[in-house]
Amino acid sequence: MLVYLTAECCGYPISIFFIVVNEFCERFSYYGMRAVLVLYFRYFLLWDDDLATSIYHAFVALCYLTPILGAIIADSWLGKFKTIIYLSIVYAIGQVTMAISTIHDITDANRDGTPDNFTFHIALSMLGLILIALGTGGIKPCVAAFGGDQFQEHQSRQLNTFFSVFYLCINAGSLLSTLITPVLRAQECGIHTQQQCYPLAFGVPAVLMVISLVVFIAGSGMYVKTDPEGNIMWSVCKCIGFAIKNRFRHRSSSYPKREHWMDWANEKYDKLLIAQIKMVLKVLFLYIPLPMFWTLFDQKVSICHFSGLLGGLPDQMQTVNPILILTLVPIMDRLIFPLIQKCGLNFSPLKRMTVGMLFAAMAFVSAALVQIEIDKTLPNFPSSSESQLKVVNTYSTTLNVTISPNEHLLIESFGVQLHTSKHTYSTISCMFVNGYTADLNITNLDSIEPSATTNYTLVNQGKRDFVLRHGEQWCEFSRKFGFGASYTFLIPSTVFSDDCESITEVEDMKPNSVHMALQIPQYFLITTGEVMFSVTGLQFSYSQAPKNMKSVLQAGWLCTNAVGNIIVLIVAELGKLPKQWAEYLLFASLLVAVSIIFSIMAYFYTYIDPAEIEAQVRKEQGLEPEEMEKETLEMEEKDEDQKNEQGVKQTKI
Ligand SMILES: N[C@@H](Cc1ccc(O)cc1)C(=O)NCC(=O)O
Repeated sequence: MLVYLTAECCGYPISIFFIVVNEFCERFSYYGMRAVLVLYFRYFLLWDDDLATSIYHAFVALCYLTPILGAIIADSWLGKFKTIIYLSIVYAIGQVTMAISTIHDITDANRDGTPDNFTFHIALSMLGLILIALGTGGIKPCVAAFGGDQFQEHQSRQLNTFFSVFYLCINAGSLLSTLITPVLRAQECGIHTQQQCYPLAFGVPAVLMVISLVVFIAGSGMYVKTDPEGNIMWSVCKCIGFAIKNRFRHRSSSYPKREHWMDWANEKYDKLLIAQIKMVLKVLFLYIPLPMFWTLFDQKVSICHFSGLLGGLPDQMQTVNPILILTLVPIMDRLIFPLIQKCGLNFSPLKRMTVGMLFAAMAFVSAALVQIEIDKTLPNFPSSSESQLKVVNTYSTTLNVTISPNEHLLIESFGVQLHTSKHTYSTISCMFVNGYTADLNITNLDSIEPSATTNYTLVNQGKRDFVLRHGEQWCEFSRKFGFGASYTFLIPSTVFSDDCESITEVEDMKPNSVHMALQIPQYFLITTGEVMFSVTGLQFSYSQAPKNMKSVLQAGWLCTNAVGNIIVLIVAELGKLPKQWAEYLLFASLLVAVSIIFSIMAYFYTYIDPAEIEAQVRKEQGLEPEEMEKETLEMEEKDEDQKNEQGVKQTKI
């Protein structure tokens, strides 16, 4: 048996350092670019909101579909090392193309600060995005699997830690870039005119991608590299196709049953290949319910935007997830999991993933509870069979208003009555009602004619000052506004004589009384779920894959995320439940149901050591002792060459 003793530090292969730094830079590049992408679409290309978000989602979906391509290239053709290098070059070219597409001066011939040829910028940025999607998705299943390949059998503990550190690096990169790139965009730059600095915001991620590639190449001499054993994916497809055909050819009950349907390929295909396909299919079958987790996870971002709870903070909320990951991964790894183990409980990977799903479901229950609280603070909106009428009394005494045939309102002088009735007509509410005898000018608003109203105007939360003017006369007043509130100001004819004192304020909608801290439990729950589910899934996909299909199984794992994203898009198209909290509860219940199904499937799953099974099949095939000896000698020679090439120490035990 051959064992590599690669250069080590604290029990870890040194080559790992290059891989995690590479991942950090790559994720910085990816998330940094993503953080300013929609802003670029909206304010540089001047696309509307719908187009900008559609193209953004299409890009993200493409990034999750390309891992299949990368895995096939790596496992069937180039090997992981070369695939990572070539696709990283494609990725870096994509990032540079994207950065160039954001330089407005390239087509700004009239120097007015806006590009003259939008087609050029759109074409270049779309080309950049396609290259980025190909690169980021393509290398994704290879980098994690290549990292795993650096460890030897006796380093299983370090291998698990590696996947946690790998996840930490992903989130450290995403955290820093999400903080930095929007700040870079806010700078001003340009050759002819100074504009928002998109070239810098996209240029820095491009530089980080180049650094990522350089770091990966720098570690070249230290990696354990395994070459693909021929076009494995093609062999897998042919073998599965033959098994299905053969099974149908022998469907009569006179043929004895075989233990597994893949055994119908025994006549033509190598037992080892069949055993490897069985291992992969078993895991892929287990993955069928998993997209539901990602469906909830990917909606999490919209939870924090609900009902204007956060006002203008969604951008900052993007950093909450990576911050929590950076805190929770070490706590789980160093404290919670060892503690559970000490209690004598077997918290196996599939159990962890099930618990992770339950945490995500709890996050949605928590979101539903908060939503119910928010709903209590909202006014009663008219239903589809009702309309709302607002009557403002600017007359000097109380008025009796009758709405035919028999509905009555009593409105005090300078009072407002909001009235909901079936099948009446609706009126538009207002922000300022001018009861003064002449036109009025109010700061930041158009002038209002007598007895006219303004539209609702959005103002920032906090204390705001208003100045009212008519010719030489003026007065000012201040009011404090709460998030989500809505007010109407009634201006009487005496407004200037009493220095704005007589302005009446009517609260149409109460400010949000639900504190935004109530969102913290949701974020905490969903991120705890992510740590248990996603980090474990990454490790599990590597450990249960046969040696020659590690990238393929990583791609299968990433595919669960892609399907989850697609479900989110379908759900968004299909429409929503009338009550938001009911929708959250529906998703939570679906995930609980899915996690129950998954736990049953997991119960019947037997953990395997792929290397052991492969050795056993070889033995059964009679490769031992002579042929295995021969294979071992061949491997020895190959490894000796590698050792000379890379300075890797090699020992035979
Ligand atoms: N936790 C995610 C990254 C992330 C960052 C910021 C957000 O608002 C949401 C998610 C993660 O680790 N994803 C895995 C990956 O490979 O990117």
